[in-house]
This record gives sequence, structure tokens and C-alpha cells, in this order.
Amino acid sequence: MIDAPPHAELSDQAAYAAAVQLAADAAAAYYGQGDSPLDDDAYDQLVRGIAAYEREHPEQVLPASPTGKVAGGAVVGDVPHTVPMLSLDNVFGPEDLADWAASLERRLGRTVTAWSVEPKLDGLAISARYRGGRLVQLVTRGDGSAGEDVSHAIGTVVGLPDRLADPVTVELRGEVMMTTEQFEQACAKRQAHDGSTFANPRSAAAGTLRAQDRPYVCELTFFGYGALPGPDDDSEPAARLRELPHSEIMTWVAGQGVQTTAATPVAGVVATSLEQVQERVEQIAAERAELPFGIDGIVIKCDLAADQEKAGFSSRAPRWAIAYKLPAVEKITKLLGVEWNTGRTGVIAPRAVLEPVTLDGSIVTYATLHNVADITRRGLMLGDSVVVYKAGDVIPRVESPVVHLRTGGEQPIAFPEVCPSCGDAIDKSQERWRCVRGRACRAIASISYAVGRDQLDIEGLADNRIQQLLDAGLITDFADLFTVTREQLLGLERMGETSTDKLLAAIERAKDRPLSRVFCALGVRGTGRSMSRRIARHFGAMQAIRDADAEALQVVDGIGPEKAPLVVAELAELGELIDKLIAAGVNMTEPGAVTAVAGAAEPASAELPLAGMSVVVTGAMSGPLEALSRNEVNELIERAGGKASSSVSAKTSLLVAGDKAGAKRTKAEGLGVRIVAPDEFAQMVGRFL
Ligand SMILES: NC(=O)c1ccc[n+]([C@@H]2O[C@H](COP(=O)([O-])OP(=O)(O)OC[C@H]3O[C@@H](n4cnc5c(N)ncnc54)[C@H](O)[C@@H]3O)[C@@H](O)[C@H]2O)c1
Ligand SMILES: [Zn+2]
Repeated sequence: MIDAPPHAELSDQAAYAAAVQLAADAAAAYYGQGDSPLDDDAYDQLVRGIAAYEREHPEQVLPASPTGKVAGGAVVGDVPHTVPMLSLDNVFGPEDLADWAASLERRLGRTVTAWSVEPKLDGLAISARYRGGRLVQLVTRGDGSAGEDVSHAIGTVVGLPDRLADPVTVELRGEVMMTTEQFEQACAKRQAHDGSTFANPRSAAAGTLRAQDRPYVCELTFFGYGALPGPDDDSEPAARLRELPHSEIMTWVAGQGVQTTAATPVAGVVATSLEQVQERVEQIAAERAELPFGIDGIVIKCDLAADQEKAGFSSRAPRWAIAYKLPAVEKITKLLGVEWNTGRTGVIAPRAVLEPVTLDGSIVTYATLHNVADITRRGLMLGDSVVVYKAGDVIPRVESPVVHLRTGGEQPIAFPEVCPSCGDAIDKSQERWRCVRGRACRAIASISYAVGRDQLDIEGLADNRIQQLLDAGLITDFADLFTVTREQLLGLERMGETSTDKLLAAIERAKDRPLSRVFCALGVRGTGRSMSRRIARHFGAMQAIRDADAEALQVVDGIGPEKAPLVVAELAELGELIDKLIAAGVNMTEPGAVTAVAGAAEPASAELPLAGMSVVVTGAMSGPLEALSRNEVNELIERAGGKASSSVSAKTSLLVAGDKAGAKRTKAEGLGVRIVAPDEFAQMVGRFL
């Protein structure tokens, strides 16, 4: 998954001592207020460098060194743990994992027949002590042998009930964290209070858990991953907890009303071979970007109590468990500049220029900044150290400035005074600034989008040709294309008879595109290809869409109360363009869709072959589907009554897997989703091809 990671090179004793000091300071900040100057990758590299130096110079090891400790630099509390709360050793890929498992099995003298595989939650470890079924104390991990009492947080942690289902005395262990939503709420509260925000969900959770006298309360989330009976408890339930496999302990924990990951897409599973472990690792990794909470790896544990007991512990970590690290998705880097660009709808969007960083396997140099209000809210400045986030296919984004790393040399970010594309004025009445010329400002971009393969599909209209038509004053928008004459085209440079006739024929064909594509070509903000198809299928005709008010639009899947009025406003703005299209004879209906009467249900579609099915397509298509673009396959799915989706989940009914189908196939297999080859699928939907 990732290569064995690099480490800091320490050349001499002074460099070593400085590194130890830096690591200790960083760890103290990390485990304390959550305001470390280093991101996790940088910290881990530093510690690996320290460890490498210590291997060469064992006589120079300093007592403050973080190596071999549970949490070098953590605030040590005064509440002793009944059983030490340890850290986890790491592996970084399949070979590493196999090596670790082999050495563990040598130690055990037998094969491990059951592994439990669960997400490594990116928060803080906590011990929750229940007496007679009542939550009486919360303790942090501290240095592993004693932690701090944070019982003041009782009542603010979702998933950690005050009372268990049974009146048992037990210590639950798990992770305290913030979901994405809780994090955003926490940032908003802090912003309102003192104008600052939290760097990331993990440090927000750390700071919040320890905060005692904040004037505002932020909600936290708990996920359990272990349960320990009291050390001297020899009751029947306690005895059972000592003997149950880890997986069954977790079922018991959930049964007590405590949150575990069981109900999430990354639920813990039991694997009976390393291949199965690796498969689950990949499935969890594939889910990561879409989870509503952060994970930074996968934890693999011996499931059986007997294996755990025999393997035992080192001073730092259990020998029966390992953390399979995933690549970092968040790093600290410098904000070098902000660029402003006008998009095809006239929206003026800022983009962050970053000092390049590697995130989740790729190099990131640009990240989104949303809009002016967002920049102001986050208090960003040029030259700031910023936390940048990217996972999977998501567009990298700047999360927040790391305020305590400011040097004083940071500069305010200048906002544009005029449209960066045409120099005209800016309409600042909405959060998203827009050029007053709207779509006309970037006519070339909106026309180019409209004639693209997935919209009107007009061949022979490259950007330079569109520019030529604009410059000659023959068109101002894409509707004008339908009224351009042969003579006008022939009058242009580099336009011969053949290419003119070809282009005219392509434009003529474009008049017959289904409504879904014509609607998509309009480029209504917030409606892409699949949304356009849903709208077209629901309303059946352009007139019905134009007649719809915000409430009527919300019947369409994916249009909420926020988006609906925007779509209505955009359609009004596009009214003239739509009228021109109608006048030119462009098709305005969706074949197969029944025009919806206001308030009526979706047309009956139960007889369609994919009725009620959610279908995902992956890999290369072959046979009758070979010539279709992905968008055309999705259109086909929807004509046949199904719903096209891009990611596999428990809700997926069918995966069409062609050649080179990778992660989606593995995931579908893991979830037991039905998988068909392109040929078989073509047969299923034959009459819609
Ligand atoms: N940025 C910094 O300055 C800085 C400083 C210190 C540590 N760190 C980061 O912290 C990490 C090391 O910290 P660590 O020792 O606290 O822990 P760790 O994250 O490497 O592993 C142990 C922890 O994993 C957690 N965990 C999550 N899911 C679990 C599950 N399903 N089962 C069991 N445990 C689970 C537990 O809290 C446990 O304490 C490093 O990777 C480092 O990047 C960063
Ligand atoms: Zn402009």
C-alpha cells in the first residue's frame, strides 16, 4: 500500500538531542491541547530517525526519548490504570503484515485461526469505567500506566451511555473522536467565541475532552473497541469476558447500548486467513474517504483470548495486535498564494497555491478554498502553515491555518476588485462572488461544456473553433449554434466545405438529444450529469421543469431545500437561452418518461429490468457496451429503470465489472453484491440498448 516510510537523518549527538527535544515538545502539544507544530507524518519520520540513531549509538540514548514509550510526552495523570493502556506497533503493507504474522505465530507455536480486523479510529484512547452498570469515571491513556480523570465530559459523548443495559461492573476501552459534523459544529462554536477554529477533528477532540471551563460545549463521539472485567471480579459475566473471542466481546459491548463500529461501513470482521485480512484492509481503505469520521489505519488483532494471552505484551504495545497504517490524508504545508478564477457559470473561485506535499499517494500543489466568506471565517493569511486534507478522489481542501505556527510575517489575502477573467465588476450579494456578466463572462467555457460528449455531443467544435465563432460575432451562447448558416461558417478562416457540412450535420443531430442532455448542457449550477438525468426523467419535459417551484423540485433525489431555490433562480436566468433553443427546434422532452403532474408519484416502472436496483459500473466495457462512454452506460441503466451510482456500498444491487475492475470489485465481493460481466449485463438490458 505504501513503501516503508523515510526517516529523519541525524548526523551527530547534538542533532539527536535536538530531535528528542522536538519530539517531546510535539508529543506534549499533540496529546495536550492538540496543537503540535508537526503533522503525524513528520512526527513519525522524526521518531524513526531517533530510533535509527539509537540503534547505532545505544550508549547515547536520552531518557526523554520517545522510543519504546506508549506516548512520549503525554500529560501523565494521577489515575492508575488497572491494565496498562498501550500503543500499537505498525506495519505499512502486505509484506510487513505477513512478516509480523509469521513472527507472532512462531512465538505462539501455532497458526492463528481467527483474526479480527477493524478500523483504526483516529481519536484518543479512553477508559470508561462502569460500576453496577453506571458510568462513573472517564480516564485518558496518559503515559499508559496512569491517565487523567476527564469525567467532566460524561454526558457530552455520543455513543457512551450513562447506563448500560445490564448492571455490570466493567471497563470499556475505545476511542473518543469528533465526526466531521461535530467538528464543523465545534469550529463554528469556537469561531463565534474567540474567532479561531480547530486544526482537525483529532486535535479538536483532544482539546475538548480535556477542556473544563469552556463557555461552550462541543459534542464528542465514542466507539468502543474493548471491554475488561474488574481485576478482582470473579462473577460469571466477568469470567465470560475473559474467555470470549474479541469479536464476541464487541457484540456484547454493542448489546449493552454502547456504540461500536458495527453499524458503520467499516465494521469489524473476523478473518480466517491473512488473504482475508488483506482483503478487508483494502475494503476499509476504500471506504475511508467517504466515512463521516477519521481513520488512520486498520487494527488487526488475534481474535481468540487464548492467542492474546499467550502472545502477551511488550512494554509499549500488545504483541497480539498491529496497526496497518494508511497513507496520511492530512498534512501541514505553507499557503504560498491564492489564485482567483472565473468559472463557466461566472462564479469567481479562489484556489490555494501550496508548497507541494504528498497526500494519500499523490502530490498536492493546489487546494480549494471555497469562497471569500470561507477564507474570512477561517482567518487564513498568506504564508500561513495550513492543514490540507485529501483522501481518495476528493478534491484537496485547505482545512485551517495552524495559528500557533505564525511567524508574524503572514500577509492578508487580497480579494479581487474586478472579475479576474474580463475585468468587469463583481456581484458580491451572495457568498459565492460572481462576475456581473454571469455566464457570458466565460462564454467559451460554458459553450465548450454544452457541446461536450456527455451533453449535446457536437463533434468538430474544439475550443479554438468556438473562440473563432465568438470572435466573429456569430454566437454568444450555445443556442446560437443552431442558427449559424453555411455561408457564415464558410466565411471563417480554415473552414472548408467538407468541415462546414460535417459541423452543420453534427449540430443538426444535436437537436434530437434527450432532454436530460439538453438540460445538462445548460450547466445549471449544482446539477451534473446524473442529476440532470433524474430531473429530466422526473419531469419529462422542459416546460414542466420550468413550471416547477422549489418545492416541486425537491421531489427529485439529491435536491434539498438549499439547492432547489438556486436551481429555480438559475433556470429563470437561463430563460432567454432556453427560449432560443426551443425556437431552434431542439428537443425538449425525455423519451420514456411520463410527464409528471405536480404532486404525482414517479411513473410506474416496476416492469423495467433494473427496477429498484442500484447499479455500479467498473472496469473496461466489452461486447455491445464497448463503444459506450461511462455516461452512456449510466443513461442506459436509468432507461432500464435502475439507478446509476459510482461507488459500491451495502445498498448496491448489481456491479457490472469489466476487465481491470479493481477495488470496486473487491469491495462488492466482500459485501456479497451480485457481479455480472458486461456481456451478461447487455443481455439484461438488451431492449434498451
Ligand atoms: N503530530 C505530532 O506531533 C504527534 C505527536 C505524537 C504522536 N503523534 C501520532 O500518534 C501516533 C502514535 O500514537 P499512539 O501511540 O497514541 O497511538 P497509535 O495511534 O499508533 O496506536 C494506538 C492507539 O490506537 C487507537 N485505536 C484506534 N482504533 C483502535 C482499535 N480498533 N483497537 C485498538 N486501538 C485502537 C487507540 O487509541 C490506541 O491507543 C503516531 O502515529 C503519531 O503520528 C503525533
Ligand atoms: Zn467576468
